[in-house]
Amino acid sequence: MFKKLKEKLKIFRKKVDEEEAREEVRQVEAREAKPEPKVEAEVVEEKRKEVEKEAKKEKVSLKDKIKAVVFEREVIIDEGKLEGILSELEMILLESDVAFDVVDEITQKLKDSLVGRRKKIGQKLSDIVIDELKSILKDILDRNRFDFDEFVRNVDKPANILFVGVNGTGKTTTIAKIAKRLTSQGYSVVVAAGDTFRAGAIEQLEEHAKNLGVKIIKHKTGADPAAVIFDAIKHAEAKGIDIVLSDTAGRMHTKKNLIDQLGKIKRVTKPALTIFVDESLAGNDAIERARMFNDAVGIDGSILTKLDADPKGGTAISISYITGKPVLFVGTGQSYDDLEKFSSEWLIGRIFD
Ligand SMILES: Nc1nc2c(ncn2[C@@H]2O[C@H](COP(=O)(O)OP(=O)(O)OP(=O)(O)O)[C@@H](O)[C@H]2O)c(=O)[nH]1
Repeated sequence: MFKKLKEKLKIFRKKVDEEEAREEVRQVEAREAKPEPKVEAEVVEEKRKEVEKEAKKEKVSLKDKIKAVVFEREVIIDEGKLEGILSELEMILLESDVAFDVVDEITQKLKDSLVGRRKKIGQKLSDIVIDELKSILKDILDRNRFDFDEFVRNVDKPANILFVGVNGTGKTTTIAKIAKRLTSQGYSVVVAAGDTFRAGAIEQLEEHAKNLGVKIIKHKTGADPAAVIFDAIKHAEAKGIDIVLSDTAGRMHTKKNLIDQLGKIKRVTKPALTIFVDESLAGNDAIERARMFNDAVGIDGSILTKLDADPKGGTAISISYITGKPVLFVGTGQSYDDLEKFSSEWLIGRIFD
């Protein structure tokens, strides 16, 4: 998870530190060779004299003493110095599947906040850049903060949660993971086999339902998915079940008739929450699909699967930015417990630990 992105950020830090160390040595050497111009360094000049006096007394190298003087001063971070650093960071983020618009906002914000900032000599520029990057990421991710547990607690029951997305991204497995999570929190759950299109989809959900001990409502392959989900809601109402988790057939976002069918499912079954599921690995394709599903049918949030198999991880940063809707969970493996609640703290903790 995030392996490549983490490595790249580590190398980035190291490079910034090394360049900074070289720059400081250059400055010290330049100062030794040519004393500070008086106009710029009245205070430094005073200190230098003190230092020279002391150095003579203590036989400490003049170079070290002057270094100490230099270290007590601050430098202003200028645009020139930042330019190379920011373009390197930009590349790292783009290569890690962070969408262009997000990278653009991050680098612009870094520039706005860092250019002109004073830093003590000796304080690492890489620390300053990374701390600021964390705070910008947090700000971006928190724009669409959403607490799924709180939602479930407060929603009118039974609540229908509809899962949509393209084929094979892990939608059905994710429904099973959510069912496990909800039942272990004490909620009652029924699953609706709304993927009536793919051969084997009903059996797949049935298998999960059996493993988890939850009821499944199903019709035959080829049946109207809206009718299946409608029946599941009726069943939940009759039996006092809290949550209906509704599967739908995976469909390409470009297939208008299938997307229109989702519109019908939504109209008939009035989900309290429509969740778009896609795989983190799909990178910018997943972002584009999320945007199109959101435009066409309206989503309330996303779940990203297979983060365990994605060394880049930028999709998790971009998807809520692009859709304006939160990421609720991420899938981190194939077993029922491999589901983690998403938050800015979770993501930042994973990338920068
Ligand atoms: N490594 C990993 N694999 C996952 C994760 N979530 C799902 N999978 C696997 O992805 C594959 C596809 O999952 P499904 O749940 O069948 O996908 P689907 O989206 O329902 O497929 P359609 O019915 O075609 O839409 C399965 O082998 C799952 O075990 C995850 O978080 N990590």
